[in-house]
Amino acid sequence: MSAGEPGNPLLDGGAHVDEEGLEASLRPTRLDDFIGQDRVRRQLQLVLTGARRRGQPADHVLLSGAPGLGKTTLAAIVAAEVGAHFRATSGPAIERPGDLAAILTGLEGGDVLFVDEIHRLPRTVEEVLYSAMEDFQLDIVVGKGPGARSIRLDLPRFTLVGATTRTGLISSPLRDRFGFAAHLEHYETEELLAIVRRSAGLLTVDVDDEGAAEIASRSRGTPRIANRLLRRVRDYAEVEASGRIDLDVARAALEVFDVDELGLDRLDRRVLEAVVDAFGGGPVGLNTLATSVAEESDTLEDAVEPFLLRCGLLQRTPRGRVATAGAYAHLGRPLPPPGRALPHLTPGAVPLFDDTEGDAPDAG
Ligand SMILES: Nc1ncnc2c1ncn2[C@@H]1O[C@H](COP(=O)(O)OP(=O)(O)OP(=O)(O)O)[C@@H](O)[C@H]1O
Repeated sequence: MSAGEPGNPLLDGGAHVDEEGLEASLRPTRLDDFIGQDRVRRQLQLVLTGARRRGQPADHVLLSGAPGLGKTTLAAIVAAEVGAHFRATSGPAIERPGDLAAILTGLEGGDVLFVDEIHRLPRTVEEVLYSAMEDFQLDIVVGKGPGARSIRLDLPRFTLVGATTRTGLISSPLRDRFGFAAHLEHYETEELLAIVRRSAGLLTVDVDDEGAAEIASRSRGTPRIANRLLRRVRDYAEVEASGRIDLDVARAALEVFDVDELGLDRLDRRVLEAVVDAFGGGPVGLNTLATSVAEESDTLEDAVEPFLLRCGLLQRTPRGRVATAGAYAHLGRPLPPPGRALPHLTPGAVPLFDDTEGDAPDAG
């Protein structure tokens, strides 16, 4: 089976279309073009330069961080920087040890194998991966029942780059086998501004400084969102204006696409309104909240809540979710009467915990 055929867990890096293809075309290909994440970039530079000088494949790399922060991009950069082939797959695509064996035995010396969502590898596959990462050997069982026997295969030396949004879900034996682990943080607005400018240049979009800054400031600290908003604002600019993006065009476009000044979308606001208006500011349990906005609680927990927590509009307490004073201000609602304690976090407040991990008990 070759890469790209149906059922092959090795994803074809060239098979993207439309929006996905556009996104791929915006990926920086070298470490020097990668904007922000200075600490991680410097560390990775050392790891890769060291390996290159020794003429050896780089150590295995684990990248963690929220979706859209550049894990896939960095993985491809690892391959480019050491002049190796880049092969990509994902945890859920490798269902059985045999799938992993097919991928690993197809690698050439020095290849970079990227496993996205590595925390979702089945345990049986993960156990086979240990010796592959450590000794570049594959122990697999062939046959069944009394005739089953174990065979050992030598593998070429490769570099595994694993990506995860949930470091806490990675078992320690797996985590320990990565020689370098880095956590990607959300980006500062200045960095997103540089990303918007760079992408506008690549897409030949005419955007002035204020227009670019408006897009950057509503991008939730996330390059993928910055690039997506840029494309939507470009659509608006081409259809409703002269094609040039300035502050007015950016604001008008983002209003059409339901992205407010903080970067909240429709669903974010519905959730916040539910906590404030329907539940008197909370506390309200996740499941109750999900039911009231007719969404899955997983969607709320993974796609909505982290950002509301990060900008200090919502708090998680042992008794459920609570709207902050900042939430009332953002929605333009009067604060509840004195005597009702509210968490006084304002937008932009430093998060009190890692919003990608764990959860407070649900009072719903
Ligand atoms: N530091 C950066 N500089 C410039 N562009 C970036 C940077 N980081 C990410 N991007 C852009 O953001 C988009 C998303 O990046 P990428 O796919 O690497 O994120 P990811 O962390 O792998 O996301 P996911 O976990 O959801 O797959 C890409 O189009 C890429 O061009």
